[in-house]
Parts: sequence; structure tokens; C-alpha cells
Amino acid sequence: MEIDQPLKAIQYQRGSLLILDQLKLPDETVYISINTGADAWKAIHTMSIRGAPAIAVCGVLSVAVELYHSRSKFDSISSILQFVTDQLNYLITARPTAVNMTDAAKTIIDYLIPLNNKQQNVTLYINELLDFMEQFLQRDLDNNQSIGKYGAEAIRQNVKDKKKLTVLTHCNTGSLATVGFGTALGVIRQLAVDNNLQLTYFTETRPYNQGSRLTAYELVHDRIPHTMICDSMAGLLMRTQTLHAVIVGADRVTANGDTANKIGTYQLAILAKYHEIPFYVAAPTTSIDLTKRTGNEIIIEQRPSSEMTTIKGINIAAEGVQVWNPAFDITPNQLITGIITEHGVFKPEELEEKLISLQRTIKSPLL
Ligand SMILES: CSC[C@@H](O)[C@@H](O)C(=O)COP(=O)(O)O
Repeated sequence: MEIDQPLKAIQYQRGSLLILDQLKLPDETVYISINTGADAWKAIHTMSIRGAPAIAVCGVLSVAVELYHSRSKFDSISSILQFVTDQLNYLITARPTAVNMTDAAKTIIDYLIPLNNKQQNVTLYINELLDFMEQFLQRDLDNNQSIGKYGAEAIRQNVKDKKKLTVLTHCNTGSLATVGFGTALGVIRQLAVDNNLQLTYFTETRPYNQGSRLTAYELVHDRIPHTMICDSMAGLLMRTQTLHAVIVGADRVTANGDTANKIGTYQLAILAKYHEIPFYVAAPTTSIDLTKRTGNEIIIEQRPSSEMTTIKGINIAAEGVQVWNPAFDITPNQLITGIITEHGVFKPEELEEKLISLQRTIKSPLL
């Protein structure tokens, strides 16, 4: 099948950044203008933009836009370095679990520091920096398309004599969570493009309904065959239907392959193990954090109780009820069949070694 006009969560040209307000979807299509790092911080924190890769790209481009509009105020290279470093470090604090913004900040700061010695002209320095930050857009799209190809191939290889596959996914990992195409949903999109997709089941993803609000919107928009389930139906689904794979995204993968992803991922992984269904994590290497050994070191973001007790401002729980609302959980590596990256599909136990060897061989600052 062919997919026409893809959804765009981020629209950028030099000096202008617009993000699709995901809090208004699926009812309204409204783009918000992001002019400063502070605007992006708020949009990320309130989840007008969400999904680990989209958060990072929005954060980086917000700094680019602010830098572009205030370019005449900088009179030294060190003041630019200070501004960019402060903004990036501030943006990291908007949401703690996804690592991609931290990774982006490190990549930019590592690029900036040696540039200081090479480029002394403030205008040229700003231009070089803007060029570099703008590459994050294309890189994310390229990564997702590679993830899609590697992932689709890995899943097909696992299923002998089956042309049409049925899969399950969780949360939203598609065009809305990235610059385009998506990670786990990108793999599913690729299976659809290759005419290998029978059906994708997806969870509504309680409590904040990224499945029913966003994945549903994408799948309907792209005419990808789908059926939505409540999160609590996954067990019965796996027991009674043939599923060839579960594919989810990641907010942070640690050195041992443990994976933080949307709350509910862990229970899907346990169910998949019990029912002998391959369980894949699809994530760009920007979601891999080799500074953390295991998932126990990951900070799990707690979200406001209103995201659980209300829907569109309407109370769905008894007034005064106490709730626990962690946004993510950790899936231990032994439940994961493979981690699909833009460089190939790795077993959790080989991830660290593979990544270190890639870092040695690929010299580009945007690995
Ligand atoms: C490609 S998106 C990967 C993850 O960020 C995704 O699976 C997820 O958990 C999103 O959570 P969210 O809280 O909506 O930002």
C-alpha cells in the first residue's frame, strides 16, 4: 500500500518552529508557534509535544529559533556557547525519563566546544551552529526509516511461510512522536507498505490515551488496518488471536538493554513471554543511555493525577480519590527479543558492545 501526505508533528524553517498541539488531537488540528526554549519547555512538559525523539528535536530547534532571532545581541563566541548550553540544560529538565533531549544536548555541546577554536566570527559561528542543529530533523527521519526496514525484515524472518502479519503496539510511536514515519509504528508502517500487514492491534494506552487519541488518528489517517483494544484486553488477545510480534518504542534503553517506555509496556512484555510472542523494542540510538547500567537507575516521571481522573476536563473518578500515576515502566532485558535501531536489530546483551563499536567506526558527530 502507499501512504500519502504524512502527518507532521514539527514544521520548521529557519527562524520559525511550529508544533502540532497533540493535546487538541483528534478534535482539532492546531499548530503552536515555538519562539524560545521556554516555549518548548512548556510544550514538552504539558505534552503538547511528546514522544522521546520529537521532544528532543523540538527542544533543539527551539534553541535554534531563539538564537536566530537574538543573533544581533551576541558579541562573543563565549556568550553564544553560554546561551546554548544553558538553554539545552534547561530543556532536559522538562521531562526526566526520555533520554533523547539529554543526548541531543551532549551532541550539540560536544560539537560547539571545538568549533570555538575554528570559528571566531560570531555571525559565521551562529550560522554553522544553526546548520548543525537543523540536521536533527533529517537525522530523525532517516533513523526512523532505517528502523522501519530493519524491524520489518526481522519480524518477517521470524515468521516462516507467513506473508500477512498481525502485530500489537502500545502508546504512540509514529509520525506524531518523531519527525516522521515513527519507530515502532514505523516498523508497522513499513510492513503495511511492503504489503505484509494483516492487522495492527493497538492499546488505548491508559491513563493518557496516546493510543486512542494519537495512534488511532495516525492509523485512520494513513489507512493502515487496525483494531483498538483497552489495555486490559491484551491477555485475552494473546490467548485467543495469532499475534506475530509485539512492537513498542522506548524512552530510554540502558546498557544492559532494560527499557523504559510508556506505562503498561512491562505487562505486555510479560504476557508476550508467557504466550511465546516475540517482543521488540524499536528505538533510535539516541534513546540508548550507556551511562546507566540497568533500568533501576532510570528516574520514572510522575504525572499529575488529573491525567488519570479526568478525560477532556470531565471527572471519571470519585472526587477526592488518591492516585499513583507513573508515566513509564521498565521492561527487563530478558523479556526483550530484540532492540531495533537504525543500525540493525540487536539482542539486549549485545547492545552495549555493538553501540561502542559503532561509536568508534562512525566519525560523524550525529551518530
Ligand atoms: C517514538 S516514541 C517512544 C516513546 O517516547 C513512546 O513509546 C512513549 O512512551 C511516549 O510517552 P509520552 O508520555 O507520550 O511522551
